[in-house]
Amino acid sequence: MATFRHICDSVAVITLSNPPVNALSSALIQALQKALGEAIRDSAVEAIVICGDKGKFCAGADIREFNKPSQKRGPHLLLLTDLIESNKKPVVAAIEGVALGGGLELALGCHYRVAHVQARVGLPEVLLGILPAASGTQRLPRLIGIAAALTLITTGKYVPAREALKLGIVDKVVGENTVDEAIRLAKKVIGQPLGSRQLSTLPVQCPPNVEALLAEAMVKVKKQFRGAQSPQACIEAVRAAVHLPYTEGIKKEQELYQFLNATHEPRAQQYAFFAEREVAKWTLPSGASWKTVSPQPIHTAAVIGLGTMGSGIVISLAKAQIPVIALEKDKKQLNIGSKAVISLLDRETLKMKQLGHTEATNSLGPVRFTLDYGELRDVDIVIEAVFENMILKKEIFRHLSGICKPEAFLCTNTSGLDIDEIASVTDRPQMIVGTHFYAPAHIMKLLEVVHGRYTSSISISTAMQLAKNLGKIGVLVGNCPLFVGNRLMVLYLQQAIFLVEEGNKLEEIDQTLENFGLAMGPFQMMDLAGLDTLWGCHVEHGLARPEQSSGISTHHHSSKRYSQLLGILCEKSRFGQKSGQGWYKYEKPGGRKAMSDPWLHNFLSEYHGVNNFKTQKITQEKIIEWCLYVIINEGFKVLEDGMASGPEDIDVIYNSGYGWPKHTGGPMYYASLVGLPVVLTKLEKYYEANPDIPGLKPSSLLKNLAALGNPPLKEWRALLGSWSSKL
Ligand SMILES: CCC/C=C/C(=O)SCCNC(=O)CCNC(=O)[C@H](O)C(C)(C)COP(=O)([O-])OP(=O)([O-])OC[C@H]1O[C@@H](n2cnc3c(N)ncnc32)[C@H](O)[C@@H]1OP(=O)([O-])[O-]
Repeated sequence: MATFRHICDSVAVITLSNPPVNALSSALIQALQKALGEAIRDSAVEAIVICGDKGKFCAGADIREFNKPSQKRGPHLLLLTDLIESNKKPVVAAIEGVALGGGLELALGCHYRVAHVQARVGLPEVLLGILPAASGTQRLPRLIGIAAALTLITTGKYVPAREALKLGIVDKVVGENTVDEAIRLAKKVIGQPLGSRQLSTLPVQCPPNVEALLAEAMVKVKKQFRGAQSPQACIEAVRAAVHLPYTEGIKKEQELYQFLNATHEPRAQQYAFFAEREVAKWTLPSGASWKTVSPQPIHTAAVIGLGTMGSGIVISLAKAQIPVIALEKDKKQLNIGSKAVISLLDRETLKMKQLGHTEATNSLGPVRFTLDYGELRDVDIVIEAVFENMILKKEIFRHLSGICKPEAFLCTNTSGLDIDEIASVTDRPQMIVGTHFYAPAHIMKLLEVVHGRYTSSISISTAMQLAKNLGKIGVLVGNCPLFVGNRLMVLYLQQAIFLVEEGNKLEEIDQTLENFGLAMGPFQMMDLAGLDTLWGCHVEHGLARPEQSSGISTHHHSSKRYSQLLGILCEKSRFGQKSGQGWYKYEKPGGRKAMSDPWLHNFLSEYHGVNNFKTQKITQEKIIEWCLYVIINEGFKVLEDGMASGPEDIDVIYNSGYGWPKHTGGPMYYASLVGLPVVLTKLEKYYEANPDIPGLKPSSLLKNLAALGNPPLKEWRALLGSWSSKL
């Protein structure tokens, strides 16, 4: 790793070099400081350009060093930005690839910024549980104003170069030769006064309603990042820029940074960041991995079924510029499905145009609609996304076997059906993969890649690569009923329903779990997913019984507790959002705004009386434990069964697919934060009181780990050698 400098006429070019993303490690900051000092002292140098090696300016501070004590982290980037800004020679940042976090702060210290058209800039620190603590919260508002700076700093959003130019973050956008252009600009401005280019000296342009703006931002982040402290600290730091001179603002920025660093949030978020990258590097127990098994190229795809899931998958593929053939079973369905797809495609095109892609229409892969299976003959991959019905799926796969070329991969978008049973009717069981997308499939990041008994490592490699190409996070899971995400989720939802049966208010349960940080409480989530879908799933997987007589709950079977409530609500045509009523009522079928429903409350109190449920009103703390500890416990059971490679996989699934708050790291990381012995003791207590709920029975893996104290999550695998992935 080095920072080297060479002189091009009177301009010194300093190149940041720390592969793969030129992150600002202590060593790099030190080297940069040294090179800058030399350039400033060298009388032959009249201007300086800072750029990044291999087409990447800089992805910010080196996150791997965050766990080092701060005194061991070397010189602070903040001092460096001040050094750059205050020196008399103009400094130009040549931004290629990314300028993120500390990388953008470094560029903001420079007097001018030139960006490549494909570069992206942003301050994503908030997503790592911290704030831009190298002057970003003070310099950016001075450059682009309070409103725009607040948006960038509190969302962590990456802004494409053209938008950055409009906002005033960069001075120029070029199509090629960014460094040459930066050198040209540097030469041009030699000798010109730098006062107006030194951001720390500029006043913050405040709109008259600045306090209202800050208050509005606070309300927004409290809702969007429930329970997380860093977004609120970001707003406080920007408030300091409004009211205090630069140096005082910097003091406040540092104070808030120290405060956040003393919480668990940065560690949890940084764990989540690396976990996402780790799970993408899958490895099978056979030794096969992303390093040894090359994925097959996917040039063309087909999607069968154009319902909500299928349409979203088509859009995902089109966005990745993969030509798609979209197939439906009859004219009527094709007509409905194609309209849905075309309207989504139009929306995506518009979004891309707004982001500055001028040729947006050409940047989506073509979609062709058909009723003819024969057209699927030559595609590289088929993703079936029909109704969740084994008989239907098997029929389709049998048919595909006879039509598709032998090298074609056949995937099923099921949320929990047996992949092996589907594979058994085909001529190529080794090429059958489960690809469990999450709705809406063109937006949600998660893709569970399900490894069946016969699935080959090439098929896995191809599916994991496809996830990457679609901009998704692929997580490899085993072929167990409901796979991993839903296996944990159904137990959690069931726990929430039990609480309602015991006289607790569903609105309170939702609110408590949302305050914990979940994107949506369990009852709102059920309404969104559809109560009929969930009811079918509960019956199919033994969590409820198909028969019910209105109002009378058969709430035990084989000494296991069940709830028939979902089925009873479905009998009353309360299917959730889609029918305009479920656990809540909505303004119309398909409405989104959940409102408390007096009818449901009356019904529940009658139901409670008729069924003689014991009343157990519980505290918010217990709601959290009761509902979330079953997720954790089942997570340990998944690991025990070898259905996920490690706890990180479960956390990534929950963070990216189920709205789990990243500032707690994910359910398994959260368990280690609470302490495994504490989680175990609580589960034991709840199970003793409720032996009819198997989800509360502590897993032996949890017991074994808790017996060792509370070992850090990254040591779990090594400590329990016998537990191994069966993927
Ligand atoms: C002083 C306080 C103020 C400043 C605070 C900050 O700056 S906070 C920082 C604010 N900055 C951010 O939050 C930026 C976070 N990074 C990103 O958003 C993306 O990584 C990307 C857009 C830079 C590249 O996306 P992509 O899909 O092309 O690739 P990819 O994502 O797979 O990453 C490739 C490899 O690079 C690694 N790595 C990446 N960044 C860092 C880092 N900063 N550090 C260390 N490592 C980093 C990553 O782990 C992976 O390593 P592996 O697994 O190969 O060993």
